[in-house]
Amino acid sequence: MKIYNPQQLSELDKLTMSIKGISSLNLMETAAEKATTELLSILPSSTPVVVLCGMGNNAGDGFAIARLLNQQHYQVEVFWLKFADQLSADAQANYHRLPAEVKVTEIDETQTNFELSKQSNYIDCIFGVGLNRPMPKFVQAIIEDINQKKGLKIAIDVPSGMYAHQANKPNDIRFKTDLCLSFHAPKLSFFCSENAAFLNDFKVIDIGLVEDHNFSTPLTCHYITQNDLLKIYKPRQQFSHKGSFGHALLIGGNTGMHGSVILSAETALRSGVGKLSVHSNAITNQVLLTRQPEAMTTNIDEDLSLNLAEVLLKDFDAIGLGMGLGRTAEASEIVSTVFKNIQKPVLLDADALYVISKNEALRRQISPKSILTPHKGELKGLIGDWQTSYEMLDKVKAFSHKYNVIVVVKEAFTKVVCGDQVFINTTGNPALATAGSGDCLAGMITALMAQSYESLNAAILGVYLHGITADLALSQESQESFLASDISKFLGRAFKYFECEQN
Ligand SMILES: NC(=O)C1=CN([C@@H]2O[C@H](COP(=O)(O)OP(=O)(O)OC[C@H]3O[C@@H](n4cnc5c(N)ncnc54)[C@H](OP(=O)(O)O)[C@@H]3O)[C@@H](O)[C@H]2O)[C@@H](O)CC1
Ligand SMILES: Nc1ncnc2c1ncn2[C@@H]1O[C@H](COP(=O)(O)OP(=O)(O)O)[C@@H](O)[C@H]1O
Ligand SMILES: [K+]
Repeated sequence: MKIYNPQQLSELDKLTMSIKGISSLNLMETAAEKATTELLSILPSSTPVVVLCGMGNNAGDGFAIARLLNQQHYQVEVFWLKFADQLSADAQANYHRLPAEVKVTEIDETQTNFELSKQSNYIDCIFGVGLNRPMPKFVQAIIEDINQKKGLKIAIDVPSGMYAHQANKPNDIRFKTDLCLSFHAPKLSFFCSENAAFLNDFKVIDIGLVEDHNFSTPLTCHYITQNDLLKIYKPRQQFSHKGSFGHALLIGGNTGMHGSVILSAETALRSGVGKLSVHSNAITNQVLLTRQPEAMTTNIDEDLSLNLAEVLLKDFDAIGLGMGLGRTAEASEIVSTVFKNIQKPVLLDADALYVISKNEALRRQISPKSILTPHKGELKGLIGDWQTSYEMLDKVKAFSHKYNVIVVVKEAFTKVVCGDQVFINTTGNPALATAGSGDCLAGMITALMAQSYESLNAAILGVYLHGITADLALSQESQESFLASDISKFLGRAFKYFECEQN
């Protein structure tokens, strides 16, 4: 699914109005009706509702919602924050449609002396996607005040104070939102970690906008949905055999980090790879074969670099490199040997990322379309530091272009970056914040690459399934008790999502 910037959304609004022959006021009414339907299921009718309105079209939504909630017998009051001389035309129309029993309290910078009732729920329609500069001080003060209050806080389209598609300053005041009802698509800022304290959850409200359009600025952001993945997912054919699903090699699990590559191996095997070899040391091999006899081993020595070139002569379909590899000279040699001998895309995780972060010459040797899976700490080694998620994304895009690689930025909303294109993953939960879960992801993506998924598709499908395992697990596990090794246990049910939809 696409994520639009405010300009693209406005183009879609206009296109929808011309194709469907409806006015902007009609579109606003649809938006308000759909939002109100959601609100009715969330807001108890026994608690008064304060609708905070501004001066733009977001306020128009607010006036309409106040009217519709009043019709449903809610006790509604409007706080009208008059930060401009004129209401937008559609907001004005909806202001005049307010019934007399909805009290409107007007507030501007000269008259901020007002009382908020002790027990209310709040609907924020002060600013939507139109916020383009810091909010007036009196608006900030009111939002700060309401942020301290109890009561549900619902934002319409975008929490006020949060720019929809650009970075906020760290101390910017933003409406502290329990739920944002966002029209047509989520906004990019919802997925930025610096906004986490201001947005607990969001729900997309379909207001019937058309989808296809040649935008004046290219569309670059998407969030990954199951529907998108159904187009990517390759069901197994009846006459397929293990050779149809590739032979993957995982390299890692050095002394002290034996478990890392074992976790990768387990999830690789459970992600459908035909054959799996693991290049590690003697202790790792022993434990691996006890846990996962399906895996093959390629090394009997303590040193992983000795026979690696020879091992690589075998034509592996995918290679995953770096999990528990260590940060020694030997690790650099291993990465270098892989780059010299392999022209296919490879997956680079953990210590392989550390090695290339220290060596520009090695970075230049990465095969095109390779996948890098850094968490934010590892990412800093690759692109340097950043102030905001937007700056981080710009730097990752530049890195992706420069080295022709796909970068999977692992975080709560993992971002898969391929050139200018950003794909955001929304599956998963904090249960995954546990040692080894990144190793599991590396194994899964390597297995998908071995099964001939193009690199970008393997990365997107991998992060989605990885998150689903943790979402499914919560019916049986708590976020605290979930272990990385549980990921492979839930992979069967995760893949079933796709199998069921295909049939
Ligand atoms: N179009 C449609 O069909 C539909 C639209 N819908 C709704 O419209 C919303 C977008 O409406 P919007 O563009 O009017 O923006 P909104 O955020 O309400 O107001 C911003 C206003 O404030 C101004 N301004 C900006 N920053 C400022 C600041 N710091 N301090 C002071 N002023 C500031 C800015 O004007 P400016 O001064 O920049 O000229 C502008 O006038 C969207 O989020 C959705 O809720 C839905 O009904 C569905 C159908
Ligand atoms: N709060 C969260 N919500 C969703 N996914 C998360 C969350 N925290 C961590 N994850 C996921 O868990 C994985 C952690 O990877 P990583 O930090 O490399 O772990 P490790 O190095 O221990 O293997 C990433 O895929 C990340 O996206
Ligand atoms: K809002």
